[in-house]
Amino acid sequence: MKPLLDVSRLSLSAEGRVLVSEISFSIAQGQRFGLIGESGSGKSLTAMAVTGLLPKSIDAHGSVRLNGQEVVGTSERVLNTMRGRDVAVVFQEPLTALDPLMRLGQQIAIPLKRRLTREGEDTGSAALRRGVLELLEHVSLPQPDRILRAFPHEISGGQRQRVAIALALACRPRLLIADEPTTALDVTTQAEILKLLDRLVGEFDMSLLFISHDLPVVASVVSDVAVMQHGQLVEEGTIGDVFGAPSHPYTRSLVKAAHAFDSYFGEASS
Ligand SMILES: Nc1ncnc2c1ncn2[C@@H]1O[C@H](COP(=O)(O)OP(=O)(O)OP(=O)(O)O)[C@@H](O)[C@H]1O
Repeated sequence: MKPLLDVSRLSLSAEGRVLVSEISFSIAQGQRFGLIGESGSGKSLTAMAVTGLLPKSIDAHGSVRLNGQEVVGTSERVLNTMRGRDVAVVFQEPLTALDPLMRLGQQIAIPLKRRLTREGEDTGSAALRRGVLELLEHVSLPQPDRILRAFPHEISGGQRQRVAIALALACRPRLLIADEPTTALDVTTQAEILKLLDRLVGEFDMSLLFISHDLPVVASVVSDVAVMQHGQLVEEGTIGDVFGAPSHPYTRSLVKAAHAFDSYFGEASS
């Protein structure tokens, strides 16, 4: 079976500076794949290349095929039909995805209406309201009636990330990209959002590209992982293989740091 996402020898550069160098990986339908690496290693640029959202200043070479369609060099018109249907993104900072001046219910209704139109379903105001409330329930937001009418600044950071996830889900994408979705949140909220993503990816039968610099976080959600350093993909495999027997020095240092953290807290709590 063809993979849902096939990234092949993708290179990204700006003003002659290579930022991502000939990386290749693929994600099958339903697979959960993690991209891990230090800050500046090229993870977010890779995600942008997958969605066709690269800034104009970045040159892309190689191939990104999403659901059989080439993304690199493709027109904005084609990319627009793919966004939402094939791929949606949850960003680190939920406010990037939210309009500060629009009620949350109205914001979620926009991608929902687009999908219902695509699927030939009812897009009347009662159907939209029902659909928005359902999405808010899917992401386990309390008092969905209140959230519907609230503005982004009237709810907490964790709740905003749940709304951003509802926005992505409204599109029913085949591939969900989560780019450091918990980094801006406190530890307890982080764990809740990870659990939520884990549940929803299964429930909606999506593939997941999960981006993080945090090894334990990645290991808790995905089955396979690729490690990036300085724009290159240095190691790839199942979570068990890569973190159980890391072969690249950078991966070894990540695993060592995670173990040191564990044993510090193990000793501190004993
Ligand atoms: N628009 C741009 N123009 C030029 N260089 C850029 C641009 N966007 C990012 N870069 C550079 O590309 C490199 C990779 O950036 P990227 O944001 O993909 O890293 P990252 O691994 O996602 O890091 P972080 O975890 O901090 O988000 C960095 O050196 C960054 O400074």
